Amino acid sequence: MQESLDSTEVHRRFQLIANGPALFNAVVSGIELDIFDFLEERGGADAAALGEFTGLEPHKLRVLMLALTTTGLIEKRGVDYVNHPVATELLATSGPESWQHILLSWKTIYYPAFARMTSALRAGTNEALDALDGPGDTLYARLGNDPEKARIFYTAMSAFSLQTMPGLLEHIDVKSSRHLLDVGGGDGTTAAALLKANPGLKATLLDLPSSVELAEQRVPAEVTDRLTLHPADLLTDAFPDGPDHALFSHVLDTFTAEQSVMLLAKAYEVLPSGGKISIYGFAAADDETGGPLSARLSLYLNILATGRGMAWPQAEASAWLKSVGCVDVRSVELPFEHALVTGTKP
Ligand SMILES: C[S@@+](CC[C@H](N)C(=O)[O-])C[C@H]1O[C@@H](n2cnc3c(N)ncnc32)[C@H](O)[C@@H]1O
Repeated sequence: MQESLDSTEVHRRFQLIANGPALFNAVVSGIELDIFDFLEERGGADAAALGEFTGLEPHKLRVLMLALTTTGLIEKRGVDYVNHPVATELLATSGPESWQHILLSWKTIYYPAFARMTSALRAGTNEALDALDGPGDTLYARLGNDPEKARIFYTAMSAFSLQTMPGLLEHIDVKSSRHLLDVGGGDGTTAAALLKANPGLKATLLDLPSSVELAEQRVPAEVTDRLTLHPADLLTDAFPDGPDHALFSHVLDTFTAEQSVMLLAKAYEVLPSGGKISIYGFAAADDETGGPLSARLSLYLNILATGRGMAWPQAEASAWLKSVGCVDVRSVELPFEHALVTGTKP
């Protein structure tokens, strides 16, 4: 049973949540104005230097810095502002794994939709998708019509995959695998990392044509000879024969439980005896009382992305693998509320 938190802690959380949208957007402004990068390069700066750098008038900068210091991500030491070590780690880099990309995508794509949460929950559909033009009833399909939003979305997805990648690389059992099928492999970030870390492995990435196109542009040259791109609809098209390990990385969370079992059964069907299925992604606590990453993702999926799915608890994913015939089902909890659940075809 979930333990009751003391009132002081719930009050503290309440204030953080109630003021969260303002503070979140202040952090995004800090990113867009390159404040974290500037402070990192300089080792700190006063208001005059920041004003000159950002071009903001002094009073506007003053209120932005009030918000940023409130978050704790920037500290005030005398007259100088400096990055907290956590800001240095998460935000003061624009490299491919940076949280900068993730927060920009949450601002552009996620949070405008979240303002429509009650209506979408009542309607029982991902009606917040109306904000994006074009055909298709999922966010992924609509992004095919909006290259700029697609770039923001997939850059963030890749950043999150890179953040969480060490857990996957360390725990996925590909030592005895020859050929990985990366189902819903996105822009190829995960497949590329797995191929780099496992020189004997080859992979097939299956995804919708628009994602496969991105993968074509983004996958590093050093692995392209071991990676086959397979544009397909995973719901309606057959899975290719040949792979001995199917990976569902951040994919089953976008589908219903019934669809997930159907997809696992499809993978099971094409695997040889001894082949493996790995399910990797966000996992809510088995008692469904947390945590924040899983709660945010589950809401986003239902009101915007696909209108279904959630950060499935590990126990549920394990039961699915057993239900399609897998044995030796194992589950490991990883950082960022992630889990890796693996089963073997007997
Ligand atoms: C959340 S992303 C995961 C990407 C990648 N596997 C990762 O771990 O970062 C979900 C992926 O599933 C793909 N997808 C969703 N519906 C699909 C469908 N019907 N057929 C093929 N791919 C699909 C999306 O295009 C997207 O790349």
